[in-house]
Amino acid sequence: MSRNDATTRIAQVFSGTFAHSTPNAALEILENCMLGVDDEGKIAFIEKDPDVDSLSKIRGFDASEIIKLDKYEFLMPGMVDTHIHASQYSYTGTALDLPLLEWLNTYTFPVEAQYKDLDFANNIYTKVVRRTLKNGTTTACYFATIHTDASLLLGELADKFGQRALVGKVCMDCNSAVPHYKESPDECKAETDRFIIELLKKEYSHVKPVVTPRFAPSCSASLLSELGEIANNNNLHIQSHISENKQEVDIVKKLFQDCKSYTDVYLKHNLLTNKTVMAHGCYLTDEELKIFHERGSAISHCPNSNISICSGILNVRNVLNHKVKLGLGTDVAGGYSPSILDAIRRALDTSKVLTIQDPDHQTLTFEEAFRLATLGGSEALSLDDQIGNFVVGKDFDALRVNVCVPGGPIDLFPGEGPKVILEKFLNLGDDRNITEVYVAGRRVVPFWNT
Ligand SMILES: Nc1nc2[nH]cnc2c(=O)[nH]1
Ligand SMILES: [Zn+2]
Repeated sequence: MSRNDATTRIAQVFSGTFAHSTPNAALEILENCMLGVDDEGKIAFIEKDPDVDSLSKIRGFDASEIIKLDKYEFLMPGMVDTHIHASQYSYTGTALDLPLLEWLNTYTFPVEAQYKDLDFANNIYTKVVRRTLKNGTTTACYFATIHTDASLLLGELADKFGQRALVGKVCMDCNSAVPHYKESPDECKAETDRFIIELLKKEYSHVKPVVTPRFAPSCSASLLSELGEIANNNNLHIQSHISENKQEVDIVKKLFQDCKSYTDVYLKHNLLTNKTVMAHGCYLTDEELKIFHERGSAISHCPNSNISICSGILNVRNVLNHKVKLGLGTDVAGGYSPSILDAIRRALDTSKVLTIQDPDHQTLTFEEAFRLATLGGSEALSLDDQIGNFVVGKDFDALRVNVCVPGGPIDLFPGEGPKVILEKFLNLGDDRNITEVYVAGRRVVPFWNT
């Protein structure tokens, strides 16, 4: 496999074991493999059992510069967090004692209101970008707050630290519980336009805007329509929440009586496109899942959050059977962990709970959870033409994993091969095992300035 483009120079070559997913295989392990990255950060070739001398001549690289992974190391694709509230990072790991709507009114809205203050925003946004990168999130789909300048700052920080990101200025014109945290419909439209124009003007290579109605209960019908129009006119991504909690679903039924379902609310306002990702979806009916499939819209499964604030249990198997695009999300701070490794574990736990309730339920495998965290996430964000797995021509977004770091959380025993090593990393590993992180060929972890 190689990129047939003689003009690009090979910038880096790795040799060793690579683990990734394909549409046909949840897990493919490539041993004794060599992967070349060109000077544009794209995967230039992947060769199994290569003849190093001839490959280095053909591809024009120096064999002495090959980065050789050792026996307990492997490369895997960078992980994709399809739903994370950067603005809620300060209270991650706390405030998990209330259900969604009270949780929003008591903890979330008062904190988010503070992002008018750019120094406050800078501190937290710097920390969340660094923390997630260190934990292997090469792509994050962020909710910020209603504040345009702080949301632009989040984009600037993602670019500075080299994280691939979709950044959403939150839109909401209804908030009776915390009335100072909302915008008028006109202000919201004008500020959304300004946010999109300003962010696109920066021409960041890997940071783009995403149109972000908070969720149906926070938005008037006319605002939802405006946002649908903005997204469609500019071919932008869209993100929101759907059917996370039963009380929320009941409220939406009352607020939007002319709509057949929660899904129909977004459909009617042109917010379900093939660049839409909706968080949660715990209470979506099969009929609604069919609409997601037809529209090419995606769901972000946020199992830590769903359990932590007692929202519900998403039946991932049913979503996959409906061929709806699906990725994993941390949903910080409804979810208490900023790590997608945690999301993998919670997704497996959630699936096992469903199996306990119904032994005929087909439990998610660790390989499938691995795919959701990587290729699935890239599909959910409609970025699978650029990232998600090791395919020639895609950007090199990757993690270098070492399961035997000194003082690390994993013990290995004789005879354990690459599949067991990956499984141990997914279940037991943490950021100590993620020794390097690459986004579009650039090494972004370890950080250059620490
Ligand atoms: N988990 C979660 N659900 C929401 N629904 C609307 N806003 C939010 C939020 O901030 N977090
Ligand atoms: Zn959320």
